[in-house]
Amino acid sequence: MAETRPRVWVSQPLFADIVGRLHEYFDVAATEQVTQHSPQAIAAALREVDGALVTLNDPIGAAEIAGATRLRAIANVAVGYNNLDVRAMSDAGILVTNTPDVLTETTADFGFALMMAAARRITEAERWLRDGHWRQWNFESLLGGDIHRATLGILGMGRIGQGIARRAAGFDMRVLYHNRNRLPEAVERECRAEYTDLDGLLARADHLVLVLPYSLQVHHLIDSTALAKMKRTATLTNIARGGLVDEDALADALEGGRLAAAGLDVFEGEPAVNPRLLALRNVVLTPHIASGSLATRRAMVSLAVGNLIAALGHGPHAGRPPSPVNAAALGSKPLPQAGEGLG
Ligand SMILES: NC(=O)C1=CN([C@@H]2O[C@H](COP(=O)(O)OP(=O)(O)OC[C@H]3O[C@@H](n4cnc5c(N)ncnc54)[C@H](OP(=O)(O)O)[C@@H]3O)[C@@H](O)[C@H]2O)C=CC1
Ligand SMILES: O=C(O)C(=O)[C@@H](O)[C@H](O)[C@H](O)CO
Repeated sequence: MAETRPRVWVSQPLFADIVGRLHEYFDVAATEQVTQHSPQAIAAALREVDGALVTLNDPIGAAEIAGATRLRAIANVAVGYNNLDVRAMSDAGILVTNTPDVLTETTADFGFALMMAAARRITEAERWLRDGHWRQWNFESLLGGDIHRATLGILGMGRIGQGIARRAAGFDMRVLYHNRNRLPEAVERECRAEYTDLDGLLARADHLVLVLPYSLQVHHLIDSTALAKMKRTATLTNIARGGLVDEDALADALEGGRLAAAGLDVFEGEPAVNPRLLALRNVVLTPHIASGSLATRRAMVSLAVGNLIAALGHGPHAGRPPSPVNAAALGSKPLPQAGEGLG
């Protein structure tokens, strides 16, 4: 009897030449247009497959996997995985993978650029010029805050946060950071970074950058109370997740002159953007593109495809996907070799 091949679902169009590697091992159901799948559509797709390649646009929780009896692996094409209920997946014996490291430097580049754009009012100045206001040069117009020798505050000093800190050395910045756990001294030295508690970070930063993972525990971590602790001349840059910031409180602070400027790549209800932020001059808004260089997005998809192949027991890393998220939770359940199931 012919052996049936495992089936996988690819939730969004993702570099067909890279995703094409899946065909060697699996029957592939690939989504051809960018799609906001309904929860019912996600559940229906997952019911039919052994593995899935998904993105941040695909929220998957206990309800979506409830009927997915053959599902063994979900490869997220992102380092952040707050779109997935990892505990529910672990309980169901489903391996989750993500795409760390390959996007670190590109995302750090962008975080630094967004911080600079906010502080130096670059997009506001461009709009002003394009709108025909540059009739006479005004010595006092569009003045911003300095980056060089300013104090950079990094909330979430992991892979990307450390990348931003390394860039700050070139601008002779003082770097403060806060994590739940202090970093080893050698890493602090390499990043020329000083540990502080959260209140100290808020109070002392001239430019605060958020690069920590989102979870319910840090929902609206940056609220009106936190913003009130910041300098009036400070900027806030968020390249992590929108839910970390209370956007109405941020709009209040920016409108009221209690914060100089903000740079936002992520939004709580994205792709919808709070209309109060859209109306403000002193905020730079970008559509979640911090990892978006061509080379890095291709590397993310390649890593995710490799993860999925390995998680389903094939390829050179069979049973050992390069970047598992919940391998420890699945500890007692060995990953399959080709032709086996996980459970
Ligand atoms: N805009 C975009 O396109 C992109 C956004 N991202 C976002 O950036 C995030 C970070 O990525 P990456 O640097 O690779 O992740 P890492 O896991 O390497 O770093 C996260 C850091 O955040 C710290 N952290 C976690 N929770 C808290 C907390 N409650 N308070 C303070 N610090 C905390 C961690 O330290 P500790 O555990 O000690 O607290 C760790 O140092 C991703 O989760 C993703 O959401 C990533 C790539 C692109
Ligand atoms: O990796 C992350 O956590 C990101 O937020 C980004 O790299 C997105 O994945 C990217 O925008 C594609 O969804």
